[in-house]
Amino acid sequence: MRAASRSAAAPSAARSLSALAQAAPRPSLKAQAQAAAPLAVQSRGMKTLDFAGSKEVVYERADWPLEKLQDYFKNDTFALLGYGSQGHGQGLNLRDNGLNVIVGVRKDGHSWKEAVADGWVPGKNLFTVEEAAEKGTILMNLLSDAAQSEQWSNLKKYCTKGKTLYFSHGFSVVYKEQTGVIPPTDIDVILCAPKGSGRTVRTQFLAGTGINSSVAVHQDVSGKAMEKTVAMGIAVGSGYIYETTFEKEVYSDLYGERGCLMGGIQGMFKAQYDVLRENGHSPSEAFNETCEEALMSLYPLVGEHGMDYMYKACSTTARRGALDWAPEFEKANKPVFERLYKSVRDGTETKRTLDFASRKTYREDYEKETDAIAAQEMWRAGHVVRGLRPGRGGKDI
Ligand SMILES: NC(=O)C1=CN([C@@H]2O[C@H](COP(=O)(O)OP(=O)(O)OC[C@H]3O[C@@H](n4cnc5c(N)ncnc54)[C@H](OP(=O)(O)O)[C@@H]3O)[C@@H](O)[C@H]2O)C=CC1
Ligand SMILES: CC[C@](O)(C(C)=O)C(=O)O
Ligand SMILES: [Mg+2]
Ligand SMILES: [Mg+2]
Repeated sequence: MRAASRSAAAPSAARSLSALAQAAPRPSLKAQAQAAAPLAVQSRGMKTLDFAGSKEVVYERADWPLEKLQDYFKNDTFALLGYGSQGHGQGLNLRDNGLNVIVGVRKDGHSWKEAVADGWVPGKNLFTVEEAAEKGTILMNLLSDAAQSEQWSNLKKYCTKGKTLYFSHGFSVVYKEQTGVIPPTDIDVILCAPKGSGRTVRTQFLAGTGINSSVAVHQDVSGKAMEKTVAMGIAVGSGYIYETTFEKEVYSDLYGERGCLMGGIQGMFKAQYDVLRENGHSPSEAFNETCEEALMSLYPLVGEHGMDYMYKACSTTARRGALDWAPEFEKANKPVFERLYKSVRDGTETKRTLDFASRKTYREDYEKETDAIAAQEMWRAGHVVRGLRPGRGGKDI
């Protein structure tokens, strides 16, 4: 029954990478030359692709049709420990894929209520963290990174021979001096890290597309750990998967989210908006010229076709200025990125995360700071602008 809902929601006929590459219009000569180069060599479901001169292995969903996934995991129980953004996305996708999945969270906490709202049933497929860890054969550690450390002394006794320990971040294992998470040596320890929010892990699965994820193996006791990791990556909703290591994943992830993905973008938007306001521009003009046009018009073009395409879709005037100023921004930002990478590598960012997110009041404390962003004039103006988008009837959603 669950399997049927998956086939309706997310057809397994995923577009292949090469089909995707051909589908995207690439007008430049450079792009045409790249498209003409041999793209892929396929062997046993894995491909070696040329990423701008570096050869890398990728895995695709097309190689793991639903029936094969269901057969592969027919004797497994996925114990999803934690029900935050990733627990929600990965858990519902596993469930819709017809796999045997249970959720483990703190009884009557925030996540427990969310899980009940998503249709998990107490006593049937919703348990406490310990109960789920005991029942599961594949323990998916999707607690917050701080809670993974705090809960490790309770959880490690359930990591028994024959089970698999799964993470979506290299954090706990790589920063073991700080987290104390040292898995027993007789189990497979694997990672699949979706490169996007758990919310889009879910929405892209429902749309029939799929998020990109990275995979890595920390311990291969079964001799099949990489195959299992790739299968899990597809089962949780990935469209394509690339290989990494626990170390590389956590360093790049902590760096990226503090940089261009989240911290950097807020800082850059805010600086541009503030200068416009200091020079007498209205909030709506400052917001439109900083955020709305970026997010609704230009960045989607970059996402679909690349930066050069977006440049070519803008005026010759804009192109001249952007080409001239991009190196200035690069120069100004590079030292900040260097400092950030160092702070990730030396464990400073890990310490800060563990200290903050292990507070009993972590939810309210984060809420205060994100509410303060929402209260900035820029985002209050954004709230009004979003309500003006056609079809929203004057309301932000
Ligand atoms: N968010 C994302 O999209 C991505 C996350 N990841 C990784 O996935 C993992 C999960 O992240 P995410 O889904 O964001 O979840 P969060 O970091 O938001 O963690 C939330 C979960 O941890 C539980 N939790 C927090 N503190 C405790 C505690 N002291 N004891 C027991 N449970 C606790 C919460 O339960 P309660 O409600 O009861 O507090 C909740 O279920 C992390 O390793 C993260 O780095 C990877 C890729 C993207
Ligand atoms: C960018 C933030 C992220 O790394 C993610 C959604 O990939 C996270 O930790 O949530
Ligand atoms: Mg992250
Ligand atoms: Mg990430």
